[in-house]
Amino acid sequence: MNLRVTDLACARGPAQILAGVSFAVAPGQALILRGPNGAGKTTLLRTLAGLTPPLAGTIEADPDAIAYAAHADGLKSQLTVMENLLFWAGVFGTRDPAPAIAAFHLTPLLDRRAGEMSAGQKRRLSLARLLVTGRPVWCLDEPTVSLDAENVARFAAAVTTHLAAGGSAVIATHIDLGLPDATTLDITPFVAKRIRTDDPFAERMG
Ligand SMILES: Nc1ncnc2c1ncn2[C@@H]1O[C@H](COP(=O)(O)OP(=O)(O)OP(=O)(O)O)[C@@H](O)[C@H]1O
Repeated sequence: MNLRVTDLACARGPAQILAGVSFAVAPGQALILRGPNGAGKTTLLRTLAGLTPPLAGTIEADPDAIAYAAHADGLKSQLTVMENLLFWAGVFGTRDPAPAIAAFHLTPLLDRRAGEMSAGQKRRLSLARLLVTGRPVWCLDEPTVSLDAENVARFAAAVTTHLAAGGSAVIATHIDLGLPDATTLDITPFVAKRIRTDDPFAERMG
């Protein structure tokens, strides 16, 4: 297994959001997270990425196995596309950025500052970072936002290549990515019942 989650409880701010989440993701497997707005997909991914400690339960993965791509692109806006890629290559261990550049068709943009790109171009660079990390478990939060159809297809191809190499992915998405062998986890049954009533973000799930 690349990732095993057992009886996980997750919080966001003062509120418990999820309880009793269990799943495993094997090498070569993609797990699609489903659930309505506010159910807790981002909260679960943030917990998997180590940004928020679990309230209970366990997350088993090799150290430094997880690469997280959040809603925000996380780019260095003053650096060019190439400089961003080389920065990440340095941080994560000097992976050749060429496959990432090819996968997301970034060659025409290599000298462009990240801060001067369109939303979809920024998203392509943000997703290219995943390849540069060399990490086996991709945790992705709405990765296709801002992408046109051609680049959604490029993203799906990059995930397929990653899976074929023994990687895995946990992806929160509202669209069909066309990954035929992906399994789906609807997190709605795991929404915690005891959401704080004074939490202004809380939206009861029925
Ligand atoms: N910073 C925060 N502090 C407290 N609660 C928050 C915070 N951000 C989000 N929440 C709440 O946590 C719950 C889960 O939100 P989360 O973003 O994980 O849902 P989601 O399934 O990813 O939704 P979406 O499909 O809209 O992206 C929601 O009730 C939301 O209002």
